[in-house]
Amino acid sequence: MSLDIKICGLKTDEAVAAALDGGATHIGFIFFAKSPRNINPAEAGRLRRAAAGRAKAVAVTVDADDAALDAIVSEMAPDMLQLHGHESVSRVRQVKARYGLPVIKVFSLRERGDLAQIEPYIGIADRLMFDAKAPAGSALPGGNGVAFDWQVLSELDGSLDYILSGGLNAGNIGQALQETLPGGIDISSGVESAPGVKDVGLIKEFFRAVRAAKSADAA
Ligand SMILES: O=C(O)c1ccccc1N[C@@H]1O[C@H](COP(=O)(O)O)[C@@H](O)[C@H]1O
Repeated sequence: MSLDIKICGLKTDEAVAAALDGGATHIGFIFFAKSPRNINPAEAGRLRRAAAGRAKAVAVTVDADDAALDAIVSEMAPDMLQLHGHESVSRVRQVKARYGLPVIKVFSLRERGDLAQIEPYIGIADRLMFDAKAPAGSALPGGNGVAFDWQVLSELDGSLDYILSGGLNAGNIGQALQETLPGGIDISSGVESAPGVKDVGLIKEFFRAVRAAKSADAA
């Protein structure tokens, strides 16, 4: 089974190149002022153009209004929008209709009961992403480098496609792929040397760990 790999929070040519060379199918850019990974739409547009045809460019936003999304879509021209806030089902519909772009809707999970929020979005959002709930006091809804208990996902219908996110790194991706069956994985802090600073060596190490996990699975 194919596995999409999204490297998120990119800000430099070197990090984009490392993600593409490693085999990223998606590259993510963060539009959230409080994030150490925040980038402006014009710079994200420059970086995404360098990746054109090699990976899908994803704009990550948090409860963004139309004006903010208009600027991102016109200046960056993303292939997809990732909605990482509390966007309602009707807001997801509006965003899809306004921009004609596929939407990834993110859900924060800690326990089985948190899965109840997902159902109304199935068939509306193009992809579903599962991240950990932010730790108390964090200014960020994502990008906290925190994993959730993947066993929570054992309650899901096995045919549901999702992207696994939250605290992934080279050290735990093998275990994550043993415990879950995602259609994609998403990583940010786990390939950083400091908040917002991507590390080319850690990006390479992550792809090596993914390849090792996949070949162990195929054996
Ligand atoms: O990364 C951020 O700063 C961020 C800010 C606001 C919304 C989402 C953000 N990141 C997303 O969270 C996942 C998981 O991050 P991590 O691997 O646990 O650090 C990241 O890939 C982004 O999609």
